Amino acid sequence: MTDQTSQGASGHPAGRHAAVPARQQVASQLSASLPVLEVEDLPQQVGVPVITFEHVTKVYPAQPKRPALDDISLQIYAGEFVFLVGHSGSGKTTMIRSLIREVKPTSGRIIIADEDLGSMRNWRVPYLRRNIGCVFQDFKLLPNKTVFENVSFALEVIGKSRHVIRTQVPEVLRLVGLQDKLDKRPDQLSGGEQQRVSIARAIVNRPPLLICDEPTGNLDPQTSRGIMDLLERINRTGTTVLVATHDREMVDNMRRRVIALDRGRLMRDQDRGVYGFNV
Ligand SMILES: Nc1ncnc2c1ncn2[C@@H]1O[C@H](COP(=O)(O)OP(=O)(O)OP(=O)(O)O)[C@@H](O)[C@H]1O
Repeated sequence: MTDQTSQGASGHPAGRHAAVPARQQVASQLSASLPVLEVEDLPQQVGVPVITFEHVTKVYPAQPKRPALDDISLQIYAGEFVFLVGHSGSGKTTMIRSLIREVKPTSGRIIIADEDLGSMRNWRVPYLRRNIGCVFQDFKLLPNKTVFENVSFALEVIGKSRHVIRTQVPEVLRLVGLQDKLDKRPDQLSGGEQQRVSIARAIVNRPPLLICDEPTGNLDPQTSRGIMDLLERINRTGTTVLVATHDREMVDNMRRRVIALDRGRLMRDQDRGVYGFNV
């Protein structure tokens, strides 16, 4: 059941303008170079949503009596930073995979920027995925390629010219603070550095939407804060960011919109929300 008790008529919680607790500042020259929009408040939830779920249910054949997603309806607008939280098995990864059409809903509709994924022709799916940057817990880097090659590969496979690659790859690696590691292979990098490579790869084509599944799951708390700081700064450039996470401290500190799932159901949707589960 969606928690409507804290929501105003606009769908915002009563505490929308509550003071935001001071966040621990993390030295982060890497993201300081990103252009930052002057956004004083949460993005306006107006215009065409970037993501719309309309009564989405997903039942995997292996678990016919237990929907992974159960009648989910929600909208995410351009420029929002949204946390997706919930216990293990609550449906977060299924929701994220359904956004790139790796998973098709059993019923209901998913619309990305005006396009219904249900009626999208298969040949259009790669174009959908070009517009959605993806970051995963396990980085998914190519082990035998250098940092530069891991990022440039993402542009090569979509046919970008060598000129574009030579311009955009160093720029994005500077953005994530890895300009001195271009020639390193993943096994020569720390976990946090590897995750920054995967973020660079996800945003090098400047997608309007960035989705991250447990991006800090393998990282220590301080490195995690650096990664979240980077994601927040990417968000301030106008990119919509959706982060599935178990990281309670991060969610509680950042006070962004929180969508909470429980056994596939939408339990809570709250601006400036908290993690909110007891375990
Ligand atoms: N390919 C699959 N086939 C069958 N059942 C699946 C499949 N993928 C997920 N499930 C089931 O769907 C439910 C939701 O799983 P999902 O991975 O989306 O949850 P999650 O919230 O991402 O969990 P975690 O936090 O552990 O990653 C679980 O009951 C899971 O066992």
